[in-house]
Amino acid sequence: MLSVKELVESNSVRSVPSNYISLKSPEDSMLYETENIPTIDFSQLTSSNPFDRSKAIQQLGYACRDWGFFMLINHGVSETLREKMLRATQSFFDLSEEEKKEYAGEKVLDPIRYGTSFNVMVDKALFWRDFLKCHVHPHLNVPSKPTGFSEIVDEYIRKSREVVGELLTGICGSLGLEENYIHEKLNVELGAQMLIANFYPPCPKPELTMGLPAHTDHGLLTLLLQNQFCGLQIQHKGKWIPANPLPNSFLVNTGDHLEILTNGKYKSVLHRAVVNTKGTRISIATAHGAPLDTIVGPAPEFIDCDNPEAYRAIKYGDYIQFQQSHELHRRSCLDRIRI
Ligand SMILES: O=C(O)CCC(=O)C(=O)O
Ligand SMILES: [Fe+2]
Repeated sequence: MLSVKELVESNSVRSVPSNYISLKSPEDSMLYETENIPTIDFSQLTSSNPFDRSKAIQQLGYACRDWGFFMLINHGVSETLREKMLRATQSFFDLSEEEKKEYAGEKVLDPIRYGTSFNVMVDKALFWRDFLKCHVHPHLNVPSKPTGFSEIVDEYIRKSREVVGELLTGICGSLGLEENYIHEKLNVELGAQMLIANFYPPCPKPELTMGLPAHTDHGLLTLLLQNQFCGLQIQHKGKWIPANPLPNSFLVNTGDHLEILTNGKYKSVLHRAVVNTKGTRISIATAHGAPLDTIVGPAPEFIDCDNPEAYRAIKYGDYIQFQQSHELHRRSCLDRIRI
């Protein structure tokens, strides 16, 4: 299977090949730019001033409950490291196809997997995207090429884990739980962390295809870094909104397992990635969750007569396996475990 990068480079494509065409309905193509995604100031969330901290926790609760997405500023991950990570990702995709194919895993849960589209075994139309997925925690699995790649990834994923650790603490506060409740209940210290590097080459007719179709993310939280090209759109109150993050910020979204754990109080929100004519868009997501063998279900704190258990408990690894083996088709994989 040709990668999109190869397709674009080999044949100076002037149109979108028919197997990449996925047409959107008119409602699906409408974009609403009026509403702003909430911003969370990480330095206030971790402040020693109780007033600042409690205000930031409140804002975080609002962002998770009403949006499922927020921009994170003043997070302490240096611009140098973020730039290094983006450049290293570009260098990985710049390897020859032969070198990259060494990492073309066969199974969806392989520790390292390079590929194209979403899952070519099930995709009805192909997506304008190449990807590299690595299970980076509790064991670091990263391609040994290009030189220096694994060291940069290691530094980046450690930093992102620190940020997510603090966010989960704040989220517990916003839910009225002990601040280490999620860490302990889901053994987050030994939890699964996945790195998903998305590579979307320029496309001659972006409206005819998709980078990544609408989906929700597995796990508790996803942290997203991107290069200068925007392309993420999120669904809010039934409308698609472009997510154009502030300079130097991360986009963060709540994942399916936070929705399951909170019995639906915090929602995992549909989002998708579109492509553009101007240049290659790179986005790097790190997904943070429980260890893969943990069974995650709604926590008793969120279940009562008015809020009966809304999801079946499922092993995190089985959930990912299920999500990655099926077509992404506008619905959240959560629908499959809703009671
Ligand atoms: O490229 C993007 O902005 C979105 C990527 C994404 O949603 C994912 O990797 O799960
Ligand atoms: Fe996603």
